[in-house]
Amino acid sequence: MSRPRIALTTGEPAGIGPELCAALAGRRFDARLVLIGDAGLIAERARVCGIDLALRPYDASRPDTEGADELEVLHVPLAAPAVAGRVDPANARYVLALLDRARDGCMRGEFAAMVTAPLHKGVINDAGIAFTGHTEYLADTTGTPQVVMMLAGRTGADARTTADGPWLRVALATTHLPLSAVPAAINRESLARTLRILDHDLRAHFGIARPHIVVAGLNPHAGEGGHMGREELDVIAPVLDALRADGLDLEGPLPADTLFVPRHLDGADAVLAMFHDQGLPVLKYATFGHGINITLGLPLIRTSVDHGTALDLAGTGRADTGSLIEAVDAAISMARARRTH
Ligand SMILES: NC(=O)c1ccc[n+]([C@@H]2O[C@H](COP(=O)([O-])OP(=O)(O)OC[C@H]3O[C@@H](n4cnc5c(N)ncnc54)[C@H](O)[C@@H]3O)[C@@H](O)[C@H]2O)c1
Ligand SMILES: N[C@H](C(=O)O)[C@H](O)COP(=O)(O)O
Repeated sequence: MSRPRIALTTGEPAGIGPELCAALAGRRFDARLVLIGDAGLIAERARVCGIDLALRPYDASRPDTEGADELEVLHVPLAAPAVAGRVDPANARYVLALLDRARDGCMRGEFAAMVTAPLHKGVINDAGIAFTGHTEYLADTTGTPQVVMMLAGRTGADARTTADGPWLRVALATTHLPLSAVPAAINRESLARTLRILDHDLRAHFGIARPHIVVAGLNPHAGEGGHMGREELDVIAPVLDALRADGLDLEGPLPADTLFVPRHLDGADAVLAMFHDQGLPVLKYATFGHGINITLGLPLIRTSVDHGTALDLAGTGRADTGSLIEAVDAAISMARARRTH
């Protein structure tokens, strides 16, 4: 039986990505995992973190039915030596090259999905390359006019240990932009496209027959009837009305401060927040360490971790692998679901 071949970009070389990827060695996944990154760097981080690692060079021609659980490495050389905890703009193009290789492999069917370890947005900009995130980069470089960032995790006291508990999924109407630019970025067209992508991908990737989506307002108290902002009246509510008429199951716009409570979440398949720090603090409070990030609307499957480069932990072996393991598991199950369909 053929196993999905999953590309895993090892991310910012000064961050925790290389060691987290190395730490997957010895775990069983029903997939072929191909780490994309500098083989020497991954081996060195494994050594300093005390991880027992055997890396096999990636052979694209090897059938996916062969082999056991060894991690494979597709070597991409660093541009400059990497020091744990110290980012270097000289390696910015290296980080992007990892993404390019994984994306191209997904687009031509070599990989069934890509999983990304964290990168550092700031150092890529310091290198003179305008960059806001994987989400926007993959949208731009695949020619996808709009994608949706969604983070998700299981909730409940034992969610982490039992992989049980209800999912909380939080999608965003806007992603990485200054807060001052958010209102102008939310218009009827972009909001309607976001909700259609979210509805479609919840059906396609997660098998939810008719997703119930709870939509937040933008302003305090959802605008207080227009007295604290008009985006709810002028943009959000009309879009929801139009999409309800098309059969989407939408609730809102609701005041964001009281949306994340059982009364609304119990029947919800996803929440759409209007901006990054309206939705993600709640999601990360509930699931940090085992949450995942999924880019919806792309012509390929991409999942990621719920955390950043954690430069303070790089090279210590103390970074938690929970989110990366969940991201790999999610990519595998999404790849299998796509194959079935
Ligand atoms: N998927 C991604 O590529 C991604 C996601 C989030 C942030 N980032 C980027 O990472 C960089 C640093 O961001 P930040 O400092 O805001 O967030 P961060 O997630 O790197 O760190 C926040 C805190 O969480 C801790 N932490 C993070 N991951 C951990 C793990 N696996 N185990 C244990 N503790 C962990 C860190 O030590 C730190 O205290 C920024 O450039 C940001 O844009 C990238
Ligand atoms: N917004 C994400 C988070 O807070 O976890 C993170 O910055 C990663 O974004 P990309 O997947 O677009 O790099």
